[in-house]
Amino acid sequence: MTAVGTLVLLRHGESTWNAENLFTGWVDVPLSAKGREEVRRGGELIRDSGVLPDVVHTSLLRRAIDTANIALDVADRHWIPVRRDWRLNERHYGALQGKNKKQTLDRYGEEQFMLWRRSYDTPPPEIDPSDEYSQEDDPRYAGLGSEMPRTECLADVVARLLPYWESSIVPDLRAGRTVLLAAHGNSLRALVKHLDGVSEEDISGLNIPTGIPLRYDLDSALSPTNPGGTYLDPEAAATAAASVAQQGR
Ligand SMILES: O=C(O)[C@@H](CO)OP(=O)(O)O
Repeated sequence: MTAVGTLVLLRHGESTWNAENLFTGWVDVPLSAKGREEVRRGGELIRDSGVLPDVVHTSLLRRAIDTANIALDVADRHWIPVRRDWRLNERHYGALQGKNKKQTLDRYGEEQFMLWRRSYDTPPPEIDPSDEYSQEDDPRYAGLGSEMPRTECLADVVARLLPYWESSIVPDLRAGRTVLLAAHGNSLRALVKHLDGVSEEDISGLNIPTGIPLRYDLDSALSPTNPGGTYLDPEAAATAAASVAQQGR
């Protein structure tokens, strides 16, 4: 079947907390200098591949927003319409937000650490609303009411992301637009699970590198004609995904 829609997934560049090896989740940290450089390169890859976005969707977090702005500026597509939604946010990491990954691994052991980090349905403990890294009183989430998470597992992310996929991104694809989706390691893992029909077991082994565009060509049933997608720089993506898998060690 020929492709009817093109989707470009872009995980934000390295953030300051990625660099410090801290669980981040909904904490709104900026890109590091290295992260800004990564997404400039991501913009060059988009420009040089000729897959030019017509519309961009981002989370409400500055590392994704800045990533989209920088990459689109480099690709000379800074003028396209933008939509933002909390449903594209990183997974809420609960009480682990702000904690060091290595110290967490050392304290709780490999099995518990990986259960929290990569199992499909085991969320970390809930964050206390008075915790310095809670988003409970953040005005950008004021309208969420009972949907405001205090922790999430990947299954929770799939459940809150898919309504936005269906209501906002699919219509853009069906209208023939090339869509750039600038988001996060775990919200993109949730979408890749859906697109490629990855099992709950296998998704734990999938890691998405920062700043490297991942292109999906979708048929009329929105199934990828290139299963697994195509990284615009496959060699760099393989090396970087392996290093994401090693975080905490
Ligand atoms: O800390 C986080 O929010 C995420 C992404 O950086 O980390 P992990 O890859 O461990 O799920």
